[in-house]
Amino acid sequence: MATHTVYKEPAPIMDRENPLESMMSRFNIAADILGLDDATYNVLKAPDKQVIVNIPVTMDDGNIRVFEGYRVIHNTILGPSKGGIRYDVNVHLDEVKALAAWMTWKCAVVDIPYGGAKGGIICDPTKMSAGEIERMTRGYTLALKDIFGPDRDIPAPDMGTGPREMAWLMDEFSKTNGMTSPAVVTGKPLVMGGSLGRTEATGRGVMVSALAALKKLGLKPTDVSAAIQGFGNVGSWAAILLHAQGVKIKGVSDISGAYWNEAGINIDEAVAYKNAHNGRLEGFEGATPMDPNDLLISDVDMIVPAAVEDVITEHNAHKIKAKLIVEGANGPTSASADPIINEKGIMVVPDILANSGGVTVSYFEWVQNKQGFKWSLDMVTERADRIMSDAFEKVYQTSQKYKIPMRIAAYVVAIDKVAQTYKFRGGF
Ligand SMILES: NC(=O)C1=CN([C@@H]2O[C@H](COP(=O)(O)OP(=O)(O)OC[C@H]3O[C@@H](n4cnc5c(N)ncnc54)[C@H](O)[C@@H]3O)[C@@H](O)[C@H]2O)C=CC1
Ligand SMILES: O=C(O)CCC(=O)C(=O)O
Repeated sequence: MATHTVYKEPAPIMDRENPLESMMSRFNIAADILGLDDATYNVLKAPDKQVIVNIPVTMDDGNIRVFEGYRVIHNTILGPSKGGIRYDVNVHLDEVKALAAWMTWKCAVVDIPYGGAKGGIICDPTKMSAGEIERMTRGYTLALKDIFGPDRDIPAPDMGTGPREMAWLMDEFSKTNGMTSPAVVTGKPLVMGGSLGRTEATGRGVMVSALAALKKLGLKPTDVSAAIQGFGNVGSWAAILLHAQGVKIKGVSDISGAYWNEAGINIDEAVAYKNAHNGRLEGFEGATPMDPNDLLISDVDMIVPAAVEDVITEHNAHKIKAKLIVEGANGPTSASADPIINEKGIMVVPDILANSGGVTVSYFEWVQNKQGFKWSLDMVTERADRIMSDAFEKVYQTSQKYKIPMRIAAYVVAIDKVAQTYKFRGGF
């Protein structure tokens, strides 16, 4: 019989800028601009619900490891809560709270009928077998079976998760409830109710909003160079689609390092290399390794942070040379960098707008599951692009009206919609 050592992953210490504080400081500015009443402010400043779960998992060596997982429901006034699940060693409750609130604002910006939520498990999926990840995902789903539901809370992929994990989640939830429930989760494999276009949706939204911003700046995509941080789902699809529009991608990075080619990186080759090398760019010969700290301050017209939070801070913002920042990641810019970026006149397409293409197509997937009818890729793409373009224009016009940066304008649009809904629904 195996000796069972019960090992619990230590909760990480927040030794970086706190994304929750960054979210709150922007929320406060937007709330002041709108003259938000105290009751609505107090309801929105904290999550509706925070659940912490312990997930015991039998590891391949027979030992039992206990993982800590979270699901935070920020707000559901606009509809069932929606938001991804992150598997990462740096998952932190404050981070999940910030990510959940960003989901509320994001869904409101693109005007889809969802509230905001986010989940995460402190773990390193790169050091776990598929079997261990499956048992952990099923344990997380069971622990949250009363939270999740097609009309309650609908998870999706985020960093470290993808269609595979969503399939396990759907299966576990369905078995537990004695009925097949595809609409309980989005980002599923195509064969089991996933939507055409969901895989590339976030990167595509980044491309659509980048093109809209370049137009406002009077720049043609074919005259523009870019650097992209993160080469996972969002970063690699943003690279593929921006490259296809004629943007010269000079720099890309992932957890293994950063890579530069002054003449422009062949993105198809980089993606093929990554796919053949366990999702990493390490060893890619189509570009030269560079210091990852230099990527976002390199000499390009546009930067696309598409990895983690707080990579643009008061320490590097003054060195940014780009005219445009399009935020593929959630929370890549800490609040301390905002005044510096604004002072430099850099245009920012903020996360809650730029990366909202993902949740938009997740919404389409949920609608298709509920309809029991599959949409064509053209239908998905055309509708998602229109939603992204309309949301961009609304945020842009709001920024012009109040003479505020696009980031605060996006919060104003979102909080206004949520606050108006509270006024109609009442209840407090
Ligand atoms: N997947 C989705 O549909 C959506 C994702 N997002 C956000 O986009 C960001 C990226 O998510 P995904 O692409 O889904 O994750 P992913 O797990 O597919 O890829 C993450 C990428 O970032 C790289 N990375 C991690 N730490 C890094 C660092 N310190 N420096 C440079 N690269 C680093 C990884 O090597 C990998 O290439 C996250 O902030 C996520 O919340 C936002 C909206 C939707
Ligand atoms: O696709 C979704 O439902 C949510 C994706 C997500 O977590 C995000 O937009 O940050």
